[in-house]
Amino acid sequence: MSSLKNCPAPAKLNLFLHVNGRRADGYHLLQTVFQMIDRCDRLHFDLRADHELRRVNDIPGVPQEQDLIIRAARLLQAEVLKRRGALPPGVDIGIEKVLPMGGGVGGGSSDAATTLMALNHLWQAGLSRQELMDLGLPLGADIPFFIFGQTGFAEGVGEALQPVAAPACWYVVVEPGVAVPTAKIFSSEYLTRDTPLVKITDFSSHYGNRQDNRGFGKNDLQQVATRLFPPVAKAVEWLGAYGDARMTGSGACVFCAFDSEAQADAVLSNVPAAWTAWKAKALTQHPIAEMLK
Ligand SMILES: C[C@@](CO)(OP(=O)(O)O)[C@H](O)COP(=O)(O)OP(=O)(O)OC[C@H]1O[C@@H](n2ccc(N)nc2=O)[C@H](O)[C@@H]1O
Ligand SMILES: Nc1ncnc2c1ncn2[C@@H]1O[C@H](COP(=O)(O)OP(=O)(O)O)[C@@H](O)[C@H]1O
Repeated sequence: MSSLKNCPAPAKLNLFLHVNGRRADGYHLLQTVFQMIDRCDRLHFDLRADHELRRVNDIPGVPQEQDLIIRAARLLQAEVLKRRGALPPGVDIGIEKVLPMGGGVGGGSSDAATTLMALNHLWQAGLSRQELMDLGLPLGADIPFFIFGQTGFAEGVGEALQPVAAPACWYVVVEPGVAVPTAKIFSSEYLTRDTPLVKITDFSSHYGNRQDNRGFGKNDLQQVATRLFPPVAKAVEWLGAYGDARMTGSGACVFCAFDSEAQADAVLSNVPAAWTAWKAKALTQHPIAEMLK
């Protein structure tokens, strides 16, 4: 096999996100549930005759050397060199960017995770799922989750993952039109860092008995983001008229769950023209799994 086309890199939503403390190195300890949804970037991989790793199209504002796709590919290339004593073939990587950058839907991390899984397959590198998760973690805390590949309850900085059940629903996601820098939210004096730890069973039993769209827990980063970025507050207020609207990750995107696609469509038809908004279905498995069997 010399190429893999149309590899999906799905978005994630943080159904809740609690900040429970801070590590000695300044990183924050979290509890969150990661949910994949069927809105995706698309990546294309073509093996080359040499050993170069190239991104074959531009992403505005992201130079090739900083792109998480290229950085992930380099990490795996170095690992293969270490294990085999020889470099794997180079790769041309094409990316169709759909997911908003700095939106809290994990686009960059998901692109990196898809790159690690696709190249592990193309290069027949033989790394286990856990080895790929460990390799990706230093590049971004959301990367292990995408490789984990199913709805996950995460602890630590996001690397300690357990599978959980979550509702099969539709989400409406509003992009408030601002990019929120994650570091700015975590370093804010307004951030609370002392939410008590919850048990995984609290979350599972909540959704097992779900009667409506009201979610479990809260997003502790939301109070900071809405204070610093008023468009995020506006989106929470607007979508909140239809259910339990909340921000994902460090923002800026705001989402709300609906039981049916028709309900999501009805809400979308009312979205103010100035905003970008879309619907997406909850996924139980990473969509690349089928391609790599
Ligand atoms: C908040 C979450 C929730 O899923 O996702 P996003 O909203 O970015 O998608 C993640 O924890 C984002 O983790 P990650 O992707 O590694 O964050 P980065 O952008 O690399 O972090 C930028 C900076 O934020 C701070 N940071 C990040 C994560 C964390 N658990 N504690 C922190 O204090 C650190 O100062 C770090 O240098
Ligand atoms: N392939 C990539 N796609 C998107 N962003 C990338 C990529 N590689 C590096 N980045 C950088 O990572 C930052 C955060 O991107 P992203 O993961 O999309 O947002 P978030 O972490 O808020 O979900 C971007 O602003 C960009 O500078």
